[in-house]
Amino acid sequence: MASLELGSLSIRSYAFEMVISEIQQRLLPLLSSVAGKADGVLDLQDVFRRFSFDHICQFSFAFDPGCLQLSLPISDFAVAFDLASKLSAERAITASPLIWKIKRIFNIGTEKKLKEAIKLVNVLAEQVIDHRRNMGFSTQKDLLSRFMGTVNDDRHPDVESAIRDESDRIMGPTQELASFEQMREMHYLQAAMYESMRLYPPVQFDSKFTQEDDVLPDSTFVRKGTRVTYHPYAMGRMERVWGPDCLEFKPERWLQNGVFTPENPFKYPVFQAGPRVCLGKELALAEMKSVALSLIRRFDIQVATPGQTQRFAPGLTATLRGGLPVLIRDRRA
Ligand code: HEM
Repeated sequence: MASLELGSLSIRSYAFEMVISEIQQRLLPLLSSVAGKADGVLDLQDVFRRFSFDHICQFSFAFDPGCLQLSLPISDFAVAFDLASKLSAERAITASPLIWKIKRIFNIGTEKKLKEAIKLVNVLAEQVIDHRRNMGFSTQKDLLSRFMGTVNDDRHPDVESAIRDESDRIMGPTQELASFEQMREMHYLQAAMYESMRLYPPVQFDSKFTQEDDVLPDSTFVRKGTRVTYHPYAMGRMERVWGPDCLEFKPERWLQNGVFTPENPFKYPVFQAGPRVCLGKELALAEMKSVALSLIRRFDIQVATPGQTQRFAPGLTATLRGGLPVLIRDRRA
């Protein structure tokens, strides 16, 4: 059902139009409002988090939490949702599942906080559903959306200009936002997006439990019930998989004669591989490209703390510890 829904052109266009509207109505005005100001440092990670939260709610529930309005309001729903995701993910990194299970039984520590956060998410979700029922909306499938933007930093000025050159060639210099069709022609942008997720996969690792005894391709025996984890973050940085330049950010590795050429998904399992591959992949890519392109064409964005090593924070999806503070200049000013 989800496959049919997410594969349908009308659903994709509907989601894409929503993204375009959020970019035009909220994202660009917000960045313009701080551009060029001496104290105009903005946490881009927080901006993207708000953007994707607004989008998920609008797309899934036809409810607009308005997190990206100019005043950057704090949504209880978003805070509780983020906390619940973070604490759920932390269960996976405790030394033994017994620890969190005992905490849950006695309702203490992180398990107490998790229970409270989930309760708040449920209360708010029920309010949204009631509101929609009263307004007589038709039901839609709940969809999960994740979004991670790529910003070119000082180390890759050539990547930023290559994206601008390519988009100028396809859209001309003045058109503000690219259409779905125009973006399909942007092979370099697609390559940069894939390269960014090779080094910074939104889902860093993912586990499965074997239903039967099995043998891995390298002859390792795996007993029924074993937890098996694949790790896109580690795989993206392995010389054996990507060659001696594996740690370099090189969109060109995805291009053959200027045409984007995908890799085997088992080598690049960012969206997983096989029968349970991510169903929202195409939609997610179109949305991320659209946001990244709209910002790169309109603004010069510089990381506010250059030289500082960026570190991942654990969670269901990857985030940067301390956010991503940036300085913004409007290229049209
Ligand atoms: C960059 C963004 C995204 C990444 C990296 C990503 C990655 C993944 C991964 C790794 C899985 C496998 C999870 C597992 O089985 O344990 C998955 C599953 C899934 N994703 Fe995504 N995803 C993204 C965006 C989206 C979006 C935007 C949607 C929906 C609009 C979506 C819908 C789904 C669905 C429905 C599944 C379950 C597929 C199944 O089990 O058959 N994803 N995704």
